[in-house]
Amino acid sequence: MSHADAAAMRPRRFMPNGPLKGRIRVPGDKSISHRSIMLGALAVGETRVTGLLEGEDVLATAAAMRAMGASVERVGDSASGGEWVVNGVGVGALLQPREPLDMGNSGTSTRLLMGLIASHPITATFIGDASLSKRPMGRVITPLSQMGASFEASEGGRLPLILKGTSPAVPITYRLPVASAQVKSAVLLAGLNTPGKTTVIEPVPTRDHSERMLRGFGTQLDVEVEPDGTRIITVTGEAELRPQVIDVPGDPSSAAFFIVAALLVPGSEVLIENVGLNPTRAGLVSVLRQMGGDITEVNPREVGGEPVADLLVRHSVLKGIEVDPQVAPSMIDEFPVLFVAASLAEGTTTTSGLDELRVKESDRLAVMATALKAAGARIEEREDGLVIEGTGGEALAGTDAAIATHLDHRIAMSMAVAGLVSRSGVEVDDTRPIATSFPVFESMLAGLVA
Ligand SMILES: O=C(O)C1=C[C@@H](OP(=O)(O)O)[C@@H](O)[C@H](O)C1
Ligand SMILES: C=C(OP(=O)(O)O)C(=O)O
Repeated sequence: MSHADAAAMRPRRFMPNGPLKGRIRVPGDKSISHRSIMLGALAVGETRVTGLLEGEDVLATAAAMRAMGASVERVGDSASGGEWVVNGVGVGALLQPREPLDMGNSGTSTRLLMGLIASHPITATFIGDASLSKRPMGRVITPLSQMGASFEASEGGRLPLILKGTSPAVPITYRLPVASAQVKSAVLLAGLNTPGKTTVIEPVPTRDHSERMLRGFGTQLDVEVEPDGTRIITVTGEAELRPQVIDVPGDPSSAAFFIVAALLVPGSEVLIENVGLNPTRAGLVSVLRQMGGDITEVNPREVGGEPVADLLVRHSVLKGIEVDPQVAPSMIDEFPVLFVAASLAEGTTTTSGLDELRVKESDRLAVMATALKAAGARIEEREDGLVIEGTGGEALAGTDAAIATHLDHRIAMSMAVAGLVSRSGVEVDDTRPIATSFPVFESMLAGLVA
């Protein structure tokens, strides 16, 4: 970070503040919001979206789709909830963007849009912030190159990079070498404008929002599940998408911070409304229940083709467990806050199989180990996970010096939760990145402790 950036950082100390009480509705799911705009932009006609996450990452996707010819506008006032209208150009008709596409902090925008553009005859330059510019893009460059796109990337397959798409692209069958919904989605989206069948083989299931939404938009998408659970997902191009009306459910990854905070702070009872509980995303809730967390699903229903419920969360004494690495993909963004929960549990929590956490907005294993140790937790960092010796419910000491969040929203929010269960509070060096996924996090927290 440059000196000028450092001057603009927004530090804050999160203090213990008594029980959390009340009801909240977290903003829309980030993954589903990105996809609503992208697919809306490929459907000729008007797609209407309510509940869209108005976070910086999703706004980066919206700006990119505008730069490629779609109209993406917010209509209505905030009082009526705010609705977004996307007027799409049609599959195959994306325009050449005139400026570099600024992806900000968003890996999802970058990798999914690389897929979309790869099978269009256009050239785009991708740029991003310091965090995104460190993240590996080789994982999408490899399959998209096989489909005929070409790339000029910075060292190590990173941003900034130039992507030259091709049409017609070549359909491929691609076996995912890492469990990644972003890589899966990039290939499937490239398949939309590719003649024939593009197939992704997914040995470990990851979030399936792309598959659900592609079907919702009228694409032919077939999923075969092998006896060992491997999923074979095939999209048939050249697809024609029909515009949709979409209601985006609340983001379970945002709800996660309040679920853990309510479990940890004695006397808390919080109802979190409208939380998406797609099984490919609900790992945290099941792990916290295994640890003894009192989480009740109220009024289960379906919203926007996704399972949803209200979650009633009450303070609980948590017990350390060995977390099954198989659940990792279904809670991949929730590990930072799970580490906070484990730091207050009785006994030891062991996590493994989490190599992917090292290539998120920050190295989330190293950064959380350092941050929680600074706050007084007992942590051992291993190659692929953390081992955490919990306090058995006793508050953490808290920090003097500010925790370095490395432009990572999930680190900032997780350490804010740690501050609520500390004696002297936890100082976070920069709260600005919270706006990438959860702009109202701090006001929502204030409302629950008021
Ligand atoms: O497809 C998506 O919307 C996402 C997939 C995950 O990334 P990976 O595919 O890199 O695991 C997740 O961490 C990210 O926040 C959103
Ligand atoms: C990893 C994340 O997002 P992205 O990959 O889109 O930057 C996240 O939101 O935790």
